[in-house]
Amino acid sequence: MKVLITDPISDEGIKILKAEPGVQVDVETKLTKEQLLEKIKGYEALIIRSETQVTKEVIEAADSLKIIGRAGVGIDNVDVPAATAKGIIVANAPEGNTIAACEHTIAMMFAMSRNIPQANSSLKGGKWERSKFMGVEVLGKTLGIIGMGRIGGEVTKRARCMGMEVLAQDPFTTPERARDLGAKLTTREEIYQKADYITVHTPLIPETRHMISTPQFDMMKKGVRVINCARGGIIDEAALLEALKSGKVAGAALDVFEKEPPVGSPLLEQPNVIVTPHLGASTKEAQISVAVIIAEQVLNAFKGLPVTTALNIPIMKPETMEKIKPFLPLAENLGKFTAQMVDGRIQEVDITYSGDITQKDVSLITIAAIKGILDFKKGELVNYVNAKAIAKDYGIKVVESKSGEVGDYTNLITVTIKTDSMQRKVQGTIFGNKDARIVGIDNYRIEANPAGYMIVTMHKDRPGVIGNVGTILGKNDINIAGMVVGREAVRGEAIMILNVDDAVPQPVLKEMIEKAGLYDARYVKL
Ligand SMILES: NC(=O)C1=CN([C@@H]2O[C@H](COP(=O)(O)OP(=O)(O)OC[C@H]3O[C@@H](n4cnc5c(N)ncnc54)[C@H](O)[C@@H]3O)[C@@H](O)[C@H]2O)C=CC1
Ligand SMILES: O=C(O)C(=O)COP(=O)(O)O
Repeated sequence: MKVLITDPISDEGIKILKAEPGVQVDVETKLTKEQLLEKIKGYEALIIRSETQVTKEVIEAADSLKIIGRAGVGIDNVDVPAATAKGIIVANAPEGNTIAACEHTIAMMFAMSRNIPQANSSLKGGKWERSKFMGVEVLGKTLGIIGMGRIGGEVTKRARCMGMEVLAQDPFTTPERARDLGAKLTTREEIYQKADYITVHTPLIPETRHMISTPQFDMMKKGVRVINCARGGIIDEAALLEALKSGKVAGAALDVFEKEPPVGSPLLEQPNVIVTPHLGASTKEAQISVAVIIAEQVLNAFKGLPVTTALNIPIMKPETMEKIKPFLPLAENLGKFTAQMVDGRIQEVDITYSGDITQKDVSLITIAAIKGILDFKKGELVNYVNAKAIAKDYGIKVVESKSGEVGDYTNLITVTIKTDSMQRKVQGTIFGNKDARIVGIDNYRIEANPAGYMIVTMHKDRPGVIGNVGTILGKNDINIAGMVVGREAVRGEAIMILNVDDAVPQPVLKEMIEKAGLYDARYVKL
């Protein structure tokens, strides 16, 4: 495995990668866009921080990439949909730098409140300006937090210890969690109207870009102080500049910028703006932590172990993974099998679970079935990351459901494919936690081993049919390994599954239909 690291990460992470036999690690920081496009070829893993821009172009140029590891949180510098479409896992190190970013936010709040950076340069410049740097206290002030995730939550705890009131807004957090942390969950409007300090801790996504702009500054209290240790662009820099100049905003503490480095930004000229060069995650502890986490995730991806911080594949705990593991190949084979048993353009895929399995998280099993269905489509490299996205691109509707019916099996997965011309249902189960079986096709009960080369015939149950099929296969040197028959009634409609040791050419199937009197004979390869 070849790993390319294009932003500086802690040696602790590099050591973990290098200790793994067969892993080659190359560290190449400060690559230009063109150099990266050339360099990326041949690498299976790319490890980055916030500087490397992993654009669609980079992803397209990558010919071997399996995983992009972000040694940190924000992935706004990665084109995740492009990676997903190409089946590349994107993983981050979400908990590694929470405390570092939180402490930096608190440090910036105090530095701004007491004019520490300005006073420091004044004194070092030979001046003794005590009255110029009169500060404000945070005790009793209201802090508005937008984005109450990991960092927002930690900031809340510390702000409460310092005697601040905390108002928080986050569409995905509960009032209970906010209350437990010591904050009141409210609207952004209330934050703008009441807060003395406002700090943002959301990701940079379309909904949060320029979330705070002129209309929002207009709603704020005169003399408000704002902090951005999340991402440049969440606060509209041009609007902030105006609000600072008008006196509406008394101070701003910025660690991140719309363009980094913010060369020539007029914000840097403002006396009441304090800045750091994107240092939120820059502590020794956080850097070791994110580097170790990402190195482990990258190795997991190569060992076929769950990448627990992946952002574009369902993640689950190792215990859950252990329980659903046997169902992944079954679901994939059911998908492959059913897809080869239908004609026409696939419009809808229904995957229904019954029995014990309904108690488990089946999201990955559904993906396995979709992967199986799409797998046989030539030219597509389908995997767990891109299967759903490819199905969507093909206009295939995927319906996952759980049924309360227990039936005869401890666990049952039913895959139904609807095409523009027909519908087919195939059911499968796992016996004794290890033996996968196909147990139903449409309304026939049958018990077949889903493996290797198979022939599925539809015919009327009468003497001679099976014999004729055997003769034709024998004549064509195709060895039968196993055979099962399901039928509606004696001499009624029947289905037969043959496991064969050799590939079956189309003319043999044609001969079987014509000479053995079958309605249909399909060759299925798993
Ligand atoms: N300055 C630095 O060096 C660092 C910056 N960061 C930035 O901080 C951000 C937050 O990091 P974490 O707390 O670890 O992430 P997180 O995912 O735990 O928290 C983000 C929170 O934002 C909320 N959110 C999403 N959309 C929102 C919206 N429209 N309005 C309000 N809330 C919204 C989410 O529900 C979530 O609770 C990251 O996305 C990253 O960009 C993170 C680490 C270091
Ligand atoms: O983790 C994050 O989101 C950060 O912004 C940290 O960025 P960095 O890894 O220091 O370039």
